[in-house]
Amino acid sequence: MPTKTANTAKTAELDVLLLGANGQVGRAWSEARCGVNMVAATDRAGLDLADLESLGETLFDLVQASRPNVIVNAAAYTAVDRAEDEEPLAYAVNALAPGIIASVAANLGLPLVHYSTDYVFDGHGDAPFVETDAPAPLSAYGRSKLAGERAVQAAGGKHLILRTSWVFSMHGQNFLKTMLHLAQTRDQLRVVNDQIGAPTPAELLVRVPVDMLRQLQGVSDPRWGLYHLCPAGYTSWHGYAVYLIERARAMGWPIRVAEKAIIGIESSEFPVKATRPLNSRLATDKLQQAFDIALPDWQAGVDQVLQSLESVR
Ligand SMILES: NC(=O)C1=CN([C@@H]2O[C@H](COP(=O)(O)OP(=O)(O)OC[C@H]3O[C@@H](n4cnc5c(N)ncnc54)[C@H](OP(=O)(O)O)[C@@H]3O)[C@@H](O)[C@H]2O)C=CC1
Ligand SMILES: Cc1cn([C@H]2C[C@H](O)[C@@H](COP(=O)(O)OP(=O)(O)O[C@H]3O[C@@H](C)C(=O)[C@@H](O)[C@H]3O)O2)c(=O)[nH]c1=O
Repeated sequence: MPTKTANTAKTAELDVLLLGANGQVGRAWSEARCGVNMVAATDRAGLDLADLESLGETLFDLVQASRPNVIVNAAAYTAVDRAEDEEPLAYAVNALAPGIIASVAANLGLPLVHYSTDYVFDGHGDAPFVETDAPAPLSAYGRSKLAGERAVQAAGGKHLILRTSWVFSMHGQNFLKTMLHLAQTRDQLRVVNDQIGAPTPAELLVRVPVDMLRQLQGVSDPRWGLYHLCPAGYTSWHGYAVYLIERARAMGWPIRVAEKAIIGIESSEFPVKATRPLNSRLATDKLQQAFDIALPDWQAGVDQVLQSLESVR
């Protein structure tokens, strides 16, 4: 349900209205320490993005009640394989709803932070994709997210659309937690080694836009727009699995699988409904240059989340 929280002391704070509070990125916004004043946060029960009839009015009322100075949409349909069978629902949540949210934000003069994905690209080549590369999604999820980007842009308000990749955190479902579980229960793991990208900690997807929002100077700032945001470096899902499992073993987790039993395989040997891009690399030069923000290596985020998981093990 929507919750209204008391305003805390202000130092050019962001008064955030958060949608998708229970997801990985939503939880990271809720846990943000610096400069984020959460004036309202909604989950699916409080604001169902699939309920397109009432979404605009409910959101408008929520804004009136909570008086944010930025709306963050961290809600999305993220079940990549299931989306192949539920494309209309994925499209409603990931494309039509963001269009409505962006229209409400634009009408009220509020900036919107919205997230998108590497899966808008077809993954050809091995060079990192830049923001101006032509998207060509391979999956229903990717198509719905691309349509969402376009709907946010079409609404005409100030926005930051942040395309990211391979998100993980200590909360929710993600590849890191799946692998950590399987590594403790299986003798062998088979993981694709021909898809490359950068695992992105949810916390980075809060820290960086907070910095960006603080730097942005009003409506006429030319830096509003679409950016790629992920850590530096890249790996394959297999490289990611080996790294996180070996780090966990070194930290004392009861890892059962031997390192040599984490087998690299091709995507064709791991059949799934949705086709994933082989190259999920995103170039982040635009963001780094426009906002003078340095990005950490992907391994640092993995280490941090493993430490957080260790503390509750
Ligand atoms: N996860 C990833 O690897 C990546 C994610 N992204 C993008 O980042 C953003 C955040 O993703 P992430 O936090 O990882 O995703 P999660 O799947 O962790 O969270 C998504 C949240 O959206 C909520 N949601 C789903 N459907 C609805 C609905 N109909 N109405 C309201 N809320 C709904 C979910 O609610 P509930 O908890 O009830 O299910 C969930 O809390 C998304 O835009 C995603 O597309 C981009 C690249 C990679
Ligand atoms: C569990 C498992 C997965 N895999 C493969 C399948 C797939 O190619 C790859 C990742 O699988 P997952 O299903 O965990 O990840 P997936 O749902 O494809 O993750 C994507 O989610 C959406 C929301 C995004 O926007 C993307 O950036 C990306 O993070 O790993 C293995 O090879 N072995 C395994 O044991």
